[in-house]
Amino acid sequence: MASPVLEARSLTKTFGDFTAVNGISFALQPGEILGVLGPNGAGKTTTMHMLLGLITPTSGTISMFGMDLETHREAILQQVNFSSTYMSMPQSLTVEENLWVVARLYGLPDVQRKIDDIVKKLEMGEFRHKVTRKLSSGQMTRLTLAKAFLTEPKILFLDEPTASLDPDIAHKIRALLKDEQRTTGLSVLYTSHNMREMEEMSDRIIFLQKGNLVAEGTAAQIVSRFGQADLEDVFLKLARES
Ligand SMILES: Nc1ncnc2c1ncn2[C@@H]1O[C@H](COP(=O)(O)OP(=O)(O)OP(=O)(O)O)[C@@H](O)[C@H]1O
Repeated sequence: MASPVLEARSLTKTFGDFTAVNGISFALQPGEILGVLGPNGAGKTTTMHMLLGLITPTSGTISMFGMDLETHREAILQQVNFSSTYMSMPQSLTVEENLWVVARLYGLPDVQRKIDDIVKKLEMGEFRHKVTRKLSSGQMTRLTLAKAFLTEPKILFLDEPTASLDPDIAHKIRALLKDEQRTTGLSVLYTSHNMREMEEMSDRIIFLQKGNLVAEGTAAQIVSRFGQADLEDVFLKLARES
């Protein structure tokens, strides 16, 4: 098997005497979509923020592309990107201006073609000249996804990428992710509370509960291991134990 593009080893994050993430280890393989599942407060976002270098782990190590995040931060972060509903972008710029800012920050070549391409893929034509402040939440989600795709990352981190999208657009985003995975070998780590989406999208799933990694495998393996009918029932069982 090829080397993983990302490896987290014994990752722990404490806030004061509260342990949000408790010694979890996992790997992301090249071209893999890895779903991170868990009830509210399980430690998903904290984990993602450590992987993005936004917060420092209390202990444990993170490596990507064979490099340690602590010592090769810039080289790694150039090759990854993320999208989250909670991220903010300059509000007074238009959608297209915001994408230009990102392109310039990353020093991308051939910017207008790349922007036109992503605007088309994410069906953003109708609001590409709209001021960001005036976007609906679904439009904002698409802008943050466009920002993430624009830099052509090797790893994409997505925190609830389809949460505020209508079913039609959510379906198209899922298709786009699968397409990018197939054609470019993109690796994706993402969180979602939509169990059907998790089952459909993820090659593998890791399940967090109270900061611990309690299950890992394909959706079918996890369902079978917990003796439940589907992933939703596994989720309910573990969430109610929390
Ligand atoms: N800066 C912080 N200071 C103190 N506690 C924090 C901080 N950030 C997160 N936590 C706590 O860590 C735990 C894990 O939070 P986290 O946001 O990672 O959960 P999550 O799995 O992403 O949940 P959700 O599904 O609600 O987004 C929660 O109990 C949260 O209150």
